[in-house]
Amino acid sequence: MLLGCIGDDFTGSSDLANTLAKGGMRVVQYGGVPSERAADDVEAGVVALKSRTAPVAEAVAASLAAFEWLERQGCRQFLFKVCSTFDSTPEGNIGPVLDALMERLGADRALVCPAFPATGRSIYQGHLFVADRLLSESGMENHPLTPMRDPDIRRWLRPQTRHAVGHVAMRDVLAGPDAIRAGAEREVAAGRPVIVVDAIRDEDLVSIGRAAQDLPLLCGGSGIALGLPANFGIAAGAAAKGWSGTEGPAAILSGSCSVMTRRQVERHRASGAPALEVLPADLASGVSSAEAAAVWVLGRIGDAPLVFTSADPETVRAAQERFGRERIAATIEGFFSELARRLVEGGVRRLVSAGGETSGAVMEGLAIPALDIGPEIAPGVPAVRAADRPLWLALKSGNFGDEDFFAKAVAALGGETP
Ligand SMILES: Nc1ncnc2c1ncn2[C@@H]1O[C@H](COP(=O)(O)OP(=O)(O)OP(=O)(O)O)[C@@H](O)[C@H]1O
Ligand SMILES: O=C(O)[C@@H](O)C(=O)CO
Repeated sequence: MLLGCIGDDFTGSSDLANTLAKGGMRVVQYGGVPSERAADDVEAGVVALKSRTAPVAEAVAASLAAFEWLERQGCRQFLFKVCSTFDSTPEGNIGPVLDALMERLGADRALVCPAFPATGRSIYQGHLFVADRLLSESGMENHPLTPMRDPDIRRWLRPQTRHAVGHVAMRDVLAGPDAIRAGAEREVAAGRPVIVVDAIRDEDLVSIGRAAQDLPLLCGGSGIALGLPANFGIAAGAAAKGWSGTEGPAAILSGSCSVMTRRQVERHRASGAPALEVLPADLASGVSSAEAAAVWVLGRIGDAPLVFTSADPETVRAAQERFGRERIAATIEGFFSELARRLVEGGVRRLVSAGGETSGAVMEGLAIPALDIGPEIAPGVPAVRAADRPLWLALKSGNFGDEDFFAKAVAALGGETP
């Protein structure tokens, strides 16, 4: 294995795996830290964790365990995959995990760049934009678990890390890999080893990747991986062979409350497909349950039924005030986890899941050890296939895909070319 990746959630991990596979690498996404060795032909391993919103100490411990396994597989370069909207809180978990990885590697620097231009995420002068809005005005300020209220990534990172935060600005990035390397050197010399790097185009990310050829540690969205396969002498298009879909029963689960997911839910309902809204209060009181929702889905299985808790910010806030943020998240994720298990036991073969935490709950519920990576359905979302059973999945990050993503994903898992 050449490149070792640690993903802080499951959809983000498949986003990264997609980029590396498109870059020609043979990639496997692991559901948590594997207990066995990787197959010899794997070039990039992505260990997917559910650590983005875990307590700091748990996130650090899980990330170090992933790191140690990847190091044992022979990796010498490591990528910590975080969200392209830098989802985190003043406590973590990006900074604490980076600190721990730097210490374990003895790394004197880490480049940090969440930019993902294909989905509108760019960084300019240290500020993160989603399309033409600052991060803090993009809808992410209302995120249920990690509300992002400051678009300055340097300032956001500062309280999370025990290192000083540096910056390589666009002027150096435009000047190419040598200037990026020199900019990073300057920041390290000035005592600022956690270095945010600007990027607004794919070309910028490729330059950052080239500049990072000899660095042990990178941190970012999937964009930061764009230039990495070439560093290992791997050319785009070499991998992703032998993919086929299934026409088996399909279902869609959505716990994401992101702006785009809510539009996708609306579109799917408007198309006439069956849709079941599950209210957190009903889960808490026992009026709704995974068992009942599974019966509902399996009774409509030919029509790609959708089960969702996705709700607008006001509704989410009210539910959190009533039940508590952690408790409600745990209730909803427990629901999706059990529902996924029941659906697959009931014969579902194509499963689309919207939301990182939701997808993590689904994957943990199914205990899938590894995923093979198939074709891209939308930027950042590949079709994937469970390595150990006949099950095809799409794990969609909250804001990814266009409005008819659900129908597209079901078709793509059915083998249609996306
Ligand atoms: N109706 C609701 N009321 C309160 N909280 C909810 C509701 N529906 C979902 N949630 C919570 O919102 C969170 C959504 O997170 P999730 O990561 O699944 O989606 P996302 O943040 O949009 O996706 P991503 O992380 O990929 O951007 C979950 O923790 C879920 O429990
Ligand atoms: O980087 C992104 O935006 C996604 O891969 C993700 O991690 C969202 O959960």
